[in-house]
Amino acid sequence: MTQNLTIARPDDWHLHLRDGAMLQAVLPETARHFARAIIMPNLVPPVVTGAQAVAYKDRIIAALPQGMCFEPLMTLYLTEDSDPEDIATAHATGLIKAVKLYPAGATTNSASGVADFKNVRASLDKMAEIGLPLCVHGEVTDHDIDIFDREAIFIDRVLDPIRKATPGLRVIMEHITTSDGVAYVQDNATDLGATITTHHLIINRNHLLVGGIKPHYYCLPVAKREEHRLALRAAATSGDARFFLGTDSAPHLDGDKESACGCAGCFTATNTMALLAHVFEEDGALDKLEGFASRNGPNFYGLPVNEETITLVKTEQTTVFPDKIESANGPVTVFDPGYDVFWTVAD
Ligand SMILES: NC(=O)N[C@@H](CC(=O)O)C(=O)O
Ligand SMILES: [Zn+2]
Ligand SMILES: [Zn+2]
Repeated sequence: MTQNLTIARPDDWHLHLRDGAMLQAVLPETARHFARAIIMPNLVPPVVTGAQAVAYKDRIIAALPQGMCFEPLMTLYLTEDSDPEDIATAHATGLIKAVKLYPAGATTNSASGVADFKNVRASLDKMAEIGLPLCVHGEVTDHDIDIFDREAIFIDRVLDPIRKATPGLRVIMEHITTSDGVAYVQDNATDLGATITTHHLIINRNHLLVGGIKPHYYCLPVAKREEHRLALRAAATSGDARFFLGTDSAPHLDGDKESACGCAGCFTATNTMALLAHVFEEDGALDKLEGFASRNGPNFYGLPVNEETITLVKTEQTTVFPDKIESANGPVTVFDPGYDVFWTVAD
């Protein structure tokens, strides 16, 4: 028996497309199912200025295979030297949809991020004034803070003070991984949303560490205890419009992940929608998938919901996803949920 579910075409509100050969390899994986994505600016060097964002957007569009339709929603990387006027201009022309805050040293390519939050005050005030949202990688980087506690402590020590000091600033907590992140969103009625990744709905820290270390399950923020995964599942499937999909699909070459100092990031673009259908069905919430993947994000960002649709199909055959995709520089492993999935996206 097959089962069909047609939903508005989804968008990805947190995506790493990289550049060059990697961009070429991963872009079709997203464009196949998603209409738009918020493009993370953590290239080396980062996308800091409006001019850099224009150039990066052009490279993305040039890499799109013929016949595919996809709109990159650009972001700027916030640094202590960011120019509030440049940010405002890039917003006014419609080029950028958000600015991204990386605490310095928190994650992949975050060296140019913010160390002293006083030095981004003018940019944050400008963003609140013009209604430009801030996307946040929410982890503190203090050596004495355990990596599993870094999100919860960031909320208290950094995020809440920033929000109180910047009334009207719209904030998206990216890739939340804890019940603390869920609760912070739930307790704050306005101006706050959160993205949740596909992989954090599926794995907890045991998947990463028990029975041998699994480099392809290593990402930041790192997967937490099971109780946190369950809190994320409950939030994603609840229908609460403040929670929406940001896959954080973050490709690295296999050689860079299967390494003595492996890179953080899970590559989920290829199978995200099928995995989400599995997850939402498992939680008896298939009727909430469209909100999570296709409606809540555009509503938060003030953009129209896509008019096109995609159809998810469940069959009795196990869906076979590629283990890896190939880039000109080597393979990239596709996220493996560790169980059989029967959903697929119809062509
Ligand atoms: N999520 C990750 O583990 N990695 C991301 C960076 C990020 O989103 O923090 C990357 O760029 O590889
Ligand atoms: Zn991040
Ligand atoms: Zn990311």
